Amino acid sequence: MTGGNQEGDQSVSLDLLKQKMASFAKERDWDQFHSPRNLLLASLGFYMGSPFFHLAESNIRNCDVGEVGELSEIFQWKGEVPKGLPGWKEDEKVHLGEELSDVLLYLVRLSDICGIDLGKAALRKVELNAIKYPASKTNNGIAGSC
Ligand SMILES: Nc1ccn([C@H]2C[C@H](O)[C@@H](COP(=O)(O)OP(=O)(O)OP(=O)(O)O)O2)c(=O)n1
Repeated sequence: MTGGNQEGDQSVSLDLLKQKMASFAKERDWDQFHSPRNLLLASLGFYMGSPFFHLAESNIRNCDVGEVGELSEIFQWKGEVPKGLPGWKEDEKVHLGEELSDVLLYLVRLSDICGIDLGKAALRKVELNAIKYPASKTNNGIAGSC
């Protein structure tokens, strides 16, 4: 595959997602709703009567659960889930991909609206994590412990 970062390519950049979300909002005149607070509530939830309305399935409804809540619902009551999700139906995996994407897309949009370069910030954080938790000093099998 050639060209890089178009639909169907193997890798998708945060920048492409940022541009797509910006176009999506602009085409619908939804920039007015994409404030930092609204985007945070849309991703995390904690609806408390915010004036954040959006169109969905031809209805106007409140933003309530939040995408992280919707993501959590998929795992709710399942107990520990083995890596690779053995036994999950294909449509369950597709649904999981959709909810993960909603969380990512709102974070990308929130970062953009706040003027944060999410890719650079995340890369810097990975480096900070490595300094905070040196591999040489980490106890085997105990996550987050040095
Ligand atoms: N004001 C809005 C509304 C939606 N979206 C985009 C970002 C998310 O990727 C997706 C969220 O849409 P819904 O709120 O309809 O959530 P779901 O797709 O999860 O639908 P449902 O909650 O019915 O399962 O659409 C957006 O950018 N701005």
